[in-house]
Amino acid sequence: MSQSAPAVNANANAVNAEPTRMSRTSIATVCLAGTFEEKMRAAAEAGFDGIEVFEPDLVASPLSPEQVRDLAAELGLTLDLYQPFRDLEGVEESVFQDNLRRLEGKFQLMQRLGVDLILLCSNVGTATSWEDEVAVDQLRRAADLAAGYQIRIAYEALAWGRFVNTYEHAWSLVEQADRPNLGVCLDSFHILSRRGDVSGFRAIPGEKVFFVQMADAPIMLMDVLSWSRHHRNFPGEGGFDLVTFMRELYATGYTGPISLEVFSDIYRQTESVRTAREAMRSLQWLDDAQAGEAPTHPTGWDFAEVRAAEPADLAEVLTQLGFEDHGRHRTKDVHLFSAGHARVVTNDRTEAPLEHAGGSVIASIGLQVPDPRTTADHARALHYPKAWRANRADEMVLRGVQAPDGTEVFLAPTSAAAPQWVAEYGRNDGGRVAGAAAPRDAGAGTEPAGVVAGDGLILGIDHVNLAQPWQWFEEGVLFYRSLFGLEAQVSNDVPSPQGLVRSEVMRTPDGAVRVPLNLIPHGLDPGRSSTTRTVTGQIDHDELRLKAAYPQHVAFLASDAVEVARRARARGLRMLPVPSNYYEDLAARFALDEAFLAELRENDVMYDRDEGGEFLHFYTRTVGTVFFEVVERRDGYEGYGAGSAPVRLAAQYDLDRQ
Ligand SMILES: O=C(O)c1ccc(O)c(O)c1
Ligand SMILES: [Mg+2]
Repeated sequence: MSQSAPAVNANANAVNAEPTRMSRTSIATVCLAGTFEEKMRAAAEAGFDGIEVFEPDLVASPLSPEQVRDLAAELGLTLDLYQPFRDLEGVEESVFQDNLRRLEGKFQLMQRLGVDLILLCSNVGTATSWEDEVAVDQLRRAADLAAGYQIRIAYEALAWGRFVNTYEHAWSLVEQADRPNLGVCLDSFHILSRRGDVSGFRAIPGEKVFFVQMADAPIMLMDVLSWSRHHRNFPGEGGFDLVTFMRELYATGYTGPISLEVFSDIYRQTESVRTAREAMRSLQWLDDAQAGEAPTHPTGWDFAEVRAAEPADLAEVLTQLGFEDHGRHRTKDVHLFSAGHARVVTNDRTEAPLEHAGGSVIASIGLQVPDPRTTADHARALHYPKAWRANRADEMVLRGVQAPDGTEVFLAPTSAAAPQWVAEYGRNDGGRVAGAAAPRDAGAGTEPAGVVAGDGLILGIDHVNLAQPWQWFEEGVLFYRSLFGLEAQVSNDVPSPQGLVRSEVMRTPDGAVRVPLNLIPHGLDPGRSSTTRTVTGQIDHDELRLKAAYPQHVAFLASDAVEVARRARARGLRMLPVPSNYYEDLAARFALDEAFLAELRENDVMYDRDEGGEFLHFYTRTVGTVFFEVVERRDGYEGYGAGSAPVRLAAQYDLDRQ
């Protein structure tokens, strides 16, 4: 395909034009854990077309350049780029002479490897009193040296480059140097971390873009070098607008590989095959998203399923909250409780790892989607593992998929009425219904479940909060984004007695589905020595459940949280106690009516207010590691109660130790 007239290339997304698609995929070896050879094998196994050879990986490898070349050929990988070469330009002539010598050595090495493209980072250290003309001249001479080796140079502006730190500046030097084997490398991190304007890509002819490196990152306020070296992540896992980046890139006419370059403290220590698969998935998401193919959003919650070490306790808490007990499933050891549109399935199947952890876990969530088959097919295309349960022929089968943390996500058809599967639960199954709570907890305050049918105050599920083992948090973000189109809200660090908990809410634009992901602090992870054990990249269920056994909760939306609290307390519910200091602080923050404040305090109900509206909510006692929250949103309040989470975590920690 001819690439002439580049500056006015057709916009890839112009009307009637087929969207441009990713032509080739590549990944820098620095993204992956392991030895150089393991990295290459992981990239090949995940289906990448090529790799970027990251110099420190090669230098540390026992493989000779020729062996690397042969291994790549055997694995079907192209070696797309050699990198990085540092601090070449903008220097004194004597220094430059030495730099050329260094560079020529790399060219000879690249010939042995069979790589014809080198990445040159803008000078971060040795450049002295900058004149563009000096740098232009030196870039030109470097290109001329490279030409003798049939090598091309891609010049990349590092965000912390001493003089050149924007792609516009890098392109200006490359344009002036005017050599056919000298072009630019566009790296999304360096550009977007500085809030660069990607519409300027159109000034660059597509064939002068020699290479493209993609990385996402959480939005952070920190020095850009540390941010880049430790916190990059794969497209769709962070907060950059990579979709616009890609569209503007394609508008230049660029047809080369899209490569991933992710420096991440997490991915450097997680299993490389799994990471490479995640990396490939991130490119699939990006390719679809830039082409305008967005996943369909879930329309609401079908159910949440809690697997409990102490199911009788769960049944007690739910009935105290006003849930109706629908009894046991016809064939399975699960019970259904409902209030309004909120449905909670409790699973009595205890598992050794769960009991060992003393925990319960949110084993699955059910999301209503317009077309479960389409979403399930999409999940398969993204290579997310299937989740399934044994079903009898006459039972409704829900398609399911495993989230990275092991939570199973079932796909149900959108329905305003109660789902069909509710009929599979029988109210009268030999006394197990109300009796579920009886053996251990019979006594004052426990009413038979049938008596406390849903009282209309609880409307549905508001959100389900899932604890994420630290190594899979970013994968969780991409999972909910790529499969369900949930968007990440700005993340928030919540102090707890056992560490700082990073919290990021994934939600649909209309708020119908909200999934706050909470990152479990490293120190709390009992399985942290075993993160590289699953060499196949397959998810080990029991181990995951064990890791996921941290406080998680289902929050119900109510029309009147104080009233729900009052009635639940009358039925004997133990709330999570809220300390008096919290209410004193509340009184200082907001001018609240005395009587109202007293009512909140009396019922352990917490409160927040913002420009949007007001928020009233309370937490129940914890059963194993699962608890429930009841929230009331007034006047379109969209948050989750600023200041409540640290108080909750401290209270739960205290209770745990009693
Ligand atoms: O952090 C660095 O030095 C570095 C090196 C090479 C790159 O391509 C890059 O984006 C950053
Ligand atoms: Mg780069």
